[in-house]
Amino acid sequence: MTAQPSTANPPGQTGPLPWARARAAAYAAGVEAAAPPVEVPLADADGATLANPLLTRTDLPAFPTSSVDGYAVRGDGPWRVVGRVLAGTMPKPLTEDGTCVEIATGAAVPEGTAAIVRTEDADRTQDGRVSGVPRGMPEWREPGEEARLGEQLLPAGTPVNPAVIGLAASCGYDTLAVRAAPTTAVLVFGDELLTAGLPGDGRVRDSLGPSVPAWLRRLGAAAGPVLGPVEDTLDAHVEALNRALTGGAELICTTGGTMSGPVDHLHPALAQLGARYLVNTVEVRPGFPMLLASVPRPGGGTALVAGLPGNPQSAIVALVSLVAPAVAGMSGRPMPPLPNIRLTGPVGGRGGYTHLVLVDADGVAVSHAASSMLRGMAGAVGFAVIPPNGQASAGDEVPLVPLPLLAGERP
Ligand SMILES: Nc1nc2c(c(=O)[nH]1)N[C@H]1C(S)=C(S)[C@@H](COP(=O)(O)OP(=O)(O)OC[C@H]3O[C@@H](n4cnc5c(N)ncnc54)[C@H](O)[C@@H]3O)O[C@H]1N2
Ligand code: MOO
Repeated sequence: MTAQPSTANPPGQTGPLPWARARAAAYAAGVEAAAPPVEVPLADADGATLANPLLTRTDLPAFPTSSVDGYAVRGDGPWRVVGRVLAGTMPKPLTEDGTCVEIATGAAVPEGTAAIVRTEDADRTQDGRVSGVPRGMPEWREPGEEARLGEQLLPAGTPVNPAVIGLAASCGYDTLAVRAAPTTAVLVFGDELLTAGLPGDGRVRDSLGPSVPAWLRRLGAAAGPVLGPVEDTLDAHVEALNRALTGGAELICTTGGTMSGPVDHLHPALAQLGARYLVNTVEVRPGFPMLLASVPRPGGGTALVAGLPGNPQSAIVALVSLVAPAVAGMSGRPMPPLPNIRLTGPVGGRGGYTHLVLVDADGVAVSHAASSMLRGMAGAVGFAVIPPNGQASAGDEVPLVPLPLLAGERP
């Protein structure tokens, strides 16, 4: 293997792209590649992204709604019971002072109601009338109290989660216009890779084939097939990429082969397929040979190809640096934010490169974090960002690129 990756750069890129510009380019490429919105039933929208702002279609609640079980009363008590109103029906107005209707939680409050006396605050007089004192606070929800007709509850680009689905249902939506999770495929390159058993005799276990789809799902993509290990020949690389392209993947992640060693065939394969580079090497350590390209699909259209370097930690650096913004763009979501983390120990820089350093929840750089290792990552929450020609001391707040972990998974 030689040190020089391909020199086929995007227009205007003469050397590795600064890390922040590479993220922005990946996001822009995702936005450009985004598929049109689709209309799906509410329950199928989980994990997709709102294509339009979520607007209320009526006042919420849509009618004055009792928040207690009790008696809706008019005038002074004791009150003669003239009926009952249950949730799901429309009541007649209360027209006469000294009358009431029994009312259930969730029922529409009759016009003419002055107050609601809770069941537990009500008594019956001997002649069957209701007496009691209403509490000071209103015992029903006014129309529009939660939201007014036409109000924007959520902007376009909001990830659809169970809370959003429930909210949309409460507003009366049957379907939602969403951008679906982008479809993906993973191609694993490397003849040295084993898919089962113990590493040894010059061979290592493929640690990316089983893990990258799970990271992709957590980034909001739909994980597709894993192809490989693909034989270390140019023909096999081209064939595998073609298989993923014809299989319909919108985003293809490859692992390994990003340099230009004797069996690193990614760049020649991309050239053969007529790829257009969007990012080709990044001023970041680890992971600098990462790339993103747009590749024509046989039969029309294009797919994005993200080249993740073979060193396992470098592959994940590329995933959070290029794939996360690309998936966000393809989904119509905003650029993934970088929250700050306060470091509790010093972290060195990497010369003119941005240094992405695995840190734990306490802001401590984890050990066993060489680019070939995954041990440190298993105890980390993300990568602290140390800018080019910088370093950080204990107490400094720096941006964090979070690992896309689900609730409860943060070590
Ligand atoms: N002379 C130089 N050599 C290298 C340089 C350099 O600057 N000069 N850069 C290094 C950097 S940085 C990286 S990152 C790697 C990237 O190389 P490739 O993307 O071409 O990856 P490979 O050569 O295929 O593999 C590198 C390394 O990773 C292991 N690997 C690959 N795939 C997997 C996998 N799926 N699971 C586990 N391990 C994997 C592979 O066995 C190699 O050890 O290049 C450096 N070289
Ligand atoms: O900088 Mo490479 O990406 O080993 O690790």
